[in-house]
Amino acid sequence: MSTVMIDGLNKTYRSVPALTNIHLEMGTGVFGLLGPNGAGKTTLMKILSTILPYEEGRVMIYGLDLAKDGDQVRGLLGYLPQHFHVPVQFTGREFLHYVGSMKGMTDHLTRSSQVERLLEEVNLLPQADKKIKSYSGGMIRRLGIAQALLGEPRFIILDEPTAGLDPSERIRFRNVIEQLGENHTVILSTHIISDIESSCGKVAVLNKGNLLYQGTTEGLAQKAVDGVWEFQVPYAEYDKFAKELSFISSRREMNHAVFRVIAKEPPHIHAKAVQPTIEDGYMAVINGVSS
Ligand SMILES: Nc1ncnc2c1ncn2[C@@H]1O[C@H](COP(=O)(O)OP(=O)(O)OP(=O)(O)O)[C@@H](O)[C@H]1O
Repeated sequence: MSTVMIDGLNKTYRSVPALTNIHLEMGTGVFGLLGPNGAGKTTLMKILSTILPYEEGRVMIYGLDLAKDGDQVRGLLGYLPQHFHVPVQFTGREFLHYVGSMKGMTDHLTRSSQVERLLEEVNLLPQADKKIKSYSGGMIRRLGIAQALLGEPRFIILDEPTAGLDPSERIRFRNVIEQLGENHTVILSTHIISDIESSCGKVAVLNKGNLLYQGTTEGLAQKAVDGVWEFQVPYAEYDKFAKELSFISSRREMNHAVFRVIAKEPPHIHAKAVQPTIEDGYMAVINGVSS
């Protein structure tokens, strides 16, 4: 069942298009939003979180019309913005109480029980009474999730939640997001394809304000099914090939460079066809060479 429906959405900044005729449907679970810089991801998330107006289109969130029922929609929302600023003199616990009060949770007992549960869920209980200025980037992001979840929202918007996290923080964070997806609608924008791979059932790809793909992660990988190839050359020849080729990735293996290329025909005499990944599908869609 769809919980969020976007129909013919258009947004411009001083007549420059940022989103063009977007049609999207989401349901319970984690929905990934992928796209290069300037694709329109943050613009879409700001619109969904009611902080940015739009010119055209219809957006329905849990049966409420965003254009008419903004106040009610806000009551369903939890939002972690891309740039999450926190008052660093607060402790984590104080900050969550402050946000809870701002969200209208005036009853201290109810607010306290949610704050304590969320601190535990995002694994911040041991540091809850430490000042935020002593927190790592990952801890601040986890606090960001906790503040987004205060008030038990049904629709959670996370703008690049794993940006700047180290690998162990990222894994911990993914676990929190996966659990949320069991009974919430979560939309998550990222540049990091492995976040999508592990957390998201469905995904959309935006580029220059246009929606290029929406569907399953497996379906995205299949967009590169026409040809993903790998071949190796002596490492000394890396620069020559790197200049000539349009490749998805390259890696060093001993004295060789291994190139990964999307092409209909084998790009090199020793090229071997390989199984497409989500990243291959994403690159094929963005570069307009998808099948
Ligand atoms: N306040 C603004 N005024 C004018 N143009 C804007 C504004 N905010 C965004 N834009 C433009 O709208 C387009 C979409 O930007 P947006 O920030 O939504 O992209 P994004 O996919 O979130 O990018 P990133 O991954 O870099 O955060 C870009 O061309 C951007 O320059």
